[in-house]
Amino acid sequence: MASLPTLPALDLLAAVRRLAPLVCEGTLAGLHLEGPFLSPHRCGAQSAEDVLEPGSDRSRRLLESLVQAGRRNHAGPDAQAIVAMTYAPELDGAEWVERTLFAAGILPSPGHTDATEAEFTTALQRWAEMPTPGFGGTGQRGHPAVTHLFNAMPGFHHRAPGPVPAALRAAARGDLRLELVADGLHVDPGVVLDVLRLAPGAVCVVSDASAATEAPAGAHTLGAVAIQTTGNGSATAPRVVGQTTMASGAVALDGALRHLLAWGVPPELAVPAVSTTPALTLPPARRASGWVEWEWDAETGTIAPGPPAVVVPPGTPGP
Ligand SMILES: CC(=O)N[C@@H]1[C@@H](O)[C@H](O)[C@@H](COP(=O)(O)O)O[C@@H]1O
Repeated sequence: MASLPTLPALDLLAAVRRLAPLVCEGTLAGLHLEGPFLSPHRCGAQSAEDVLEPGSDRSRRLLESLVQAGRRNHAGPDAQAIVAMTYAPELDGAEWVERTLFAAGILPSPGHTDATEAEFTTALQRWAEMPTPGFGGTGQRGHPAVTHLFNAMPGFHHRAPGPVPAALRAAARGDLRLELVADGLHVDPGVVLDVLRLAPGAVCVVSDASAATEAPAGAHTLGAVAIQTTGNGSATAPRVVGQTTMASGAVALDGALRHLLAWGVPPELAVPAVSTTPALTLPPARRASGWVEWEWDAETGTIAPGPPAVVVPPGTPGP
């Protein structure tokens, strides 16, 4: 799945128009837009200049155009190329964003947010009332996921709990999924283990990758933002140039799986967290087309295709 960062409005629209046909032809599983309706206080590595408030006419026109662009060359309720949009649920106009997204069959993903616990919880309650065509036009609601839980949002404080405990409770109830960047740098490994124990079926490990992920030291861009890697590949996370702000994950998904297994996460929790749980963002017809058997060698820390490696057709029940 391709994530687009917060970009100048016309560039974002152009990018969706360019990428939507790739979803249509099956090259990409879907698009995730990380913004532009983000908290100006929690942009992280996203372009603060291009963040928009949802209430304005300009914002309305943009979101309507994005929804339209995601539908280009498509037909049918599963055909929207945009599958999720990160937004800050505490913003004025957030309710309109949620309503527009659900109506288009797009999942709202709370993230890059400065929400209080109450604001976050209220958003989840609002969702329950909102009509959606759902997957396959069934009206069956997909479970939204929080965009990289812990990163680009307030941390848990005992007198100002913020969004984290509300998200954990909703995930434990089965109402929400939680993205985690498991590169060993964005979130402490012990915290990743705790979240996996608390809500095992809800964790979506994501790479949060950019062009700088696992790249040798050098300069890159995240949309309009200049970022860089200073260390060697996965040893350090990319940063915004001139700042300490992390700016995307240090490892791709296979690296994240290696980390999880090395931290002692049992394979039966680790493998769904990098595969089937995140795939629930997608309409069923666009989910993974099979599975491979594999072996984890705990001594050498390697993952190898198990004998025999099996790839099965879409829709075949698992072993
Ligand atoms: C693509 C993207 O936006 N990635 C975010 C970044 O914006 C944020 O700065 C970082 C650390 O957030 P933190 O300092 O709040 O932990 O997490 C992720 O890398």
